[in-house]
Amino acid sequence: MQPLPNMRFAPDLLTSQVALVTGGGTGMGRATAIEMARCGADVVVLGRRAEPIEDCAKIIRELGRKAVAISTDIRLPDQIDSAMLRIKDEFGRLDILVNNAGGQFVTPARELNNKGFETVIRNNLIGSWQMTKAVADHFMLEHGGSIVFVTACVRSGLSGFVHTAAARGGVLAMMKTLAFEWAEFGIRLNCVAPGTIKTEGMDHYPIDPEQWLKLNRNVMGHMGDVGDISAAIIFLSSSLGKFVTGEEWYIDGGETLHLAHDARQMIDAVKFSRREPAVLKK
Ligand SMILES: CCCCCCC/C=C/C(=O)SCCNC(=O)CCNC(=O)[C@H](O)C(C)(C)COP(=O)(O)OP(=O)(O)OC[C@H]1O[C@@H](n2cnc3c(N)ncnc32)[C@H](O)[C@@H]1OP(=O)(O)O
Ligand SMILES: NC(=O)C1=CN([C@@H]2O[C@H](COP(=O)(O)OP(=O)(O)OC[C@H]3O[C@@H](n4cnc5c(N)ncnc54)[C@H](OP(=O)(O)O)[C@@H]3O)[C@@H](O)[C@H]2O)C=CC1
Repeated sequence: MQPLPNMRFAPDLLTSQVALVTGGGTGMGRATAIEMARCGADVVVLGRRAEPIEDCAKIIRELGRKAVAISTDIRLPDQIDSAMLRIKDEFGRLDILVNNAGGQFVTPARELNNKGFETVIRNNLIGSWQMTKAVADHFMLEHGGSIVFVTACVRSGLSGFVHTAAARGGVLAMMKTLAFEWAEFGIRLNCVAPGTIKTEGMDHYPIDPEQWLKLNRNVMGHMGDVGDISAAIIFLSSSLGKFVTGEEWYIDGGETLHLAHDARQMIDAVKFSRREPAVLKK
């Protein structure tokens, strides 16, 4: 388990709010669920495996908040419906949804078959849609709320991950569309796109994270931690972000800065042209 950040937000920031965090038993989801509880929220922790979500719910109860762990696969509508009924029963409302559950595998596109592509689309796009629609139908179209999707930095694609790039790009377009359509119901929706974050999820990848950092040219030279992401999620889902909707927030240590012009090359170009100001003025 990754170390949790110290208390950083006001302890009453989320008082009387109920939050649901998918994939809340591990990694960024766990950090978000616990930090939200420290801010006064009651929390529903959702994931497939019982043990991690129960552990997280136990920590939250020890903090004095109400917490329920619900074992659910976000790909299965029947399980989602049961989860909604349980939440209605236990809490009567739901104010915040963090669509964090997800995952994929690394593969060159030429090796990927249709089943593998569909598997990742179902887990990361369809699963998030199903959770979002269910939460809206059962709670938020009635009383408003805030939804944050945890996606990935796929603005320029993500080589080795064509399936997840397609899924996360789909989530972004879906989020922006719903932000427009559901504003009248008092629902805000935003995306947080993590760069390379140290979590147990990284153990699934046969790539040395340090090597990955060099390859993707993260300008900070180290991975992010779970608290870097939970801080952004809490900002967006709480009253701190009450004027923010339809936004995508890259939290990536500058990983995507290399998409901009390389300043060193620009400086060299200026040096060469300095003797030719007339050319520059044209
Ligand atoms: C160090 C740098 C890493 C860069 C990271 C980039 C940014 C992202 C980081 C993260 O997201 S970190 C944490 C997130 N957690 C995970 O990613 C979890 C790891 N993945 C999984 O748990 C699973 O792969 C899955 C995506 C959830 C799918 O599991 P599921 O049980 O639903 O499917 P399967 O029955 O296993 O497979 C179905 C189907 O999919 C294809 N497939 C599955 N795994 C692979 C694989 N490793 N390689 C190629 N293809 C795969 C395949 O078609 C499977 O069908 P069958 O062949 O089994 O019939
Ligand atoms: N770490 C990183 O650098 C990056 C991570 N991300 C994304 O951030 C999110 C959190 O990842 P991270 O904390 O790193 O990794 P983790 O693997 O720790 O978290 C993923 C969580 O999602 C749950 N989950 C996965 N599939 C399902 C499903 N079908 N139904 C319900 N729960 C599911 C898992 O629990 P269980 O298996 O018990 O269901 C697990 O708790 C993921 O969407 C990930 O892809 C994006 C970019 C970078």
